Amino acid sequence: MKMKKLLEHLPFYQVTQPISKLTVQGISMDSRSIGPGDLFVCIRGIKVDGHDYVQDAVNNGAVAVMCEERVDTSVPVILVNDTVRALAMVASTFYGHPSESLHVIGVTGTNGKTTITYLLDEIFCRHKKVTGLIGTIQICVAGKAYPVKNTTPDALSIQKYLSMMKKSRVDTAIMEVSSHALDQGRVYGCDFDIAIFTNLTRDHLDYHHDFDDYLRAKSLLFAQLGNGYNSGRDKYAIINMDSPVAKRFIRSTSQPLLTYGINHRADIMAKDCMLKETGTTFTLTTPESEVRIDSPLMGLFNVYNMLAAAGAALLSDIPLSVIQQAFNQSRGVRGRFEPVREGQDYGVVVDYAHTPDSLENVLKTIAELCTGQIHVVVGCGGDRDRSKRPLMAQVAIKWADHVIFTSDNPRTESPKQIFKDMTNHLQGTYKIIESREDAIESALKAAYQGDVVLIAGKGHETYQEINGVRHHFDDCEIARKILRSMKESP
Ligand SMILES: CC(=O)N[C@H]1[C@@H](OP(=O)(O)OP(=O)(O)OC[C@H]2O[C@@H](n3ccc(=O)[nH]c3=O)[C@H](O)[C@@H]2O)O[C@H](CO)[C@@H](O)[C@@H]1O[C@H](C)C(=O)N[C@@H](C)C(=O)N[C@H](CCC(=O)O)C(=O)O
Ligand SMILES: Nc1ncnc2c1ncn2[C@@H]1O[C@H](COP(=O)(O)OP(=O)(O)OP(=O)(O)O)[C@@H](O)[C@H]1O
Ligand SMILES: N[C@H](CCC[C@H](N)C(=O)O)C(=O)O
Ligand SMILES: [Mg+2]
Repeated sequence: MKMKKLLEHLPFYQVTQPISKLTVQGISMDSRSIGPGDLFVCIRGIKVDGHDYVQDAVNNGAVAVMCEERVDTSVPVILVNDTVRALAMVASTFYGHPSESLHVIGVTGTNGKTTITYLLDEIFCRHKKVTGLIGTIQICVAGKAYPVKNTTPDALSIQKYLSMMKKSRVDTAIMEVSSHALDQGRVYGCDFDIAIFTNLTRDHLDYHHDFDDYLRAKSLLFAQLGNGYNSGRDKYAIINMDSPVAKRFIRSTSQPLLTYGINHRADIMAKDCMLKETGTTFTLTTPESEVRIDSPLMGLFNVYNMLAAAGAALLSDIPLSVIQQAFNQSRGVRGRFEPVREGQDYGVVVDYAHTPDSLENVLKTIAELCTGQIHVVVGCGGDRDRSKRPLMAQVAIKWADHVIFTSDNPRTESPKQIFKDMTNHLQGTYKIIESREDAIESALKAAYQGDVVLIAGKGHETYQEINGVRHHFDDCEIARKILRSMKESP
């Protein structure tokens, strides 16, 4: 692509050498993966500053550099005020602004993003739409899956996958949008049609300065709604009115709203919610009509997820009857309240709860149904928010009768330090078993008929990350193996 064309949507930039004849083959923000003929964009990261890698990039074939400050180099330099935003814009231009021609739904909030995106996928597929999905578990383009490193990839990868979706005749792209992604401008080049806010509770305060900064990052999705090149299309913000910070999100957007909730008046509401051992029932009401939902998804938190998904589907002209069928026959999401059944006479649930709020929601749901005692196996991730550790431990003690603290991706931290953070000033009885497999075995062996064992924190993950190395580890697989061997030699 001609460099001039690549830069056409940038409001302001300066160049150090003429670029009218310059053509670029690709764009990269990493000097280590630059290809011959690429534009290198310098990003100031958390660990290092991309401006320090200009020479490496040029040595590896970069034909131009985009940066925020003048750098001494032989190739043309494009100076911009903010390389993060500029990168998102040139990435969108390079891939032909794919988000303009797709119906794009973005979901943000502390908990529920993955679940809502999967519910939306089930609804749209049932309505014979071709979907694309970007999120924690995987990226999916018209049914073909790709592995992921982050919940929301970097700006270049996002635009690349959106363009693959466009080529694969995807109608609707459904994307989880993390607070890191919003803060780092990864989705700045996406023209969202619908933005959903789930909830905001404590997480990621290692990265964001405080709760307000975390909120500010999340609200950027709503602030950017309607600012795309294709802003002629209707845009909507879908807001959970039961969240204590709903008003802050409403104030952050200029676009029309659709609200949902259970306790506060909203456009889409759930009434008469009832939890059963096999799922949840409720009446879903819209301004026009109502339907009874009888879904296999467990818990009130999943009712919120269904309301949010219903709102986005209705705004996308999907009939309520299709939404009802999708909810009633939902397959659920891997590692989200996933039962493990090997013929044992007690319940075993694997769930991705890794925040105080999600852990409490899941344990509360179990407490409503469990006729025996509750066992929980849980840990806290290393190199992540330390402030959530004592809170998660308190939640475990509050709701469970038997608590085992164990490892959950210690990463570069010492598991002992993580346990110390979790249990400092903690009142109550608990065990610490560092090996997650041993912890799961101990909990399963201690359970009796009618009890429930919750294995929390890793959900769909298939690894345990220790000192930068990912060892294969799958909670469901391990629980099954132990349950089978207990059956063989009771
Ligand atoms: C904390 C965080 O978000 N870090 C992200 C960030 O890394 P960073 O700022 O440390 O980057 P850096 O290493 O300082 O490098 C700065 C720049 O210099 C470049 N560089 C660096 C070295 C070199 O030799 N040459 C070079 O050009 C880098 O490519 C980069 O452009 O920018 C990188 C490039 O986009 C991301 O890969 C990286 O995500 C890391 C892997 C990560 O773990 N992120 C997690 C915390 C995350 O984003 N999580 C969210 C939320 C999860 C959820 O709760 O749902 C997610 O969306 O996944
Ligand atoms: N609406 C909700 N409110 C509170 N907790 C929820 C909600 N939905 C799901 N959860 C809990 O949070 C966990 C994570 O759910 P999910 O994966 O859908 O969220 P997420 O926002 O995608 O999380 P992540 O940021 O880690 O990707 C679930 O396993 C469940 O315990
Ligand atoms: N997206 C989240 C996932 C946390 C999952 C938990 N198993 C952990 O490793 O802390 C994060 O990277 O903070
Ligand atoms: Mg997710």
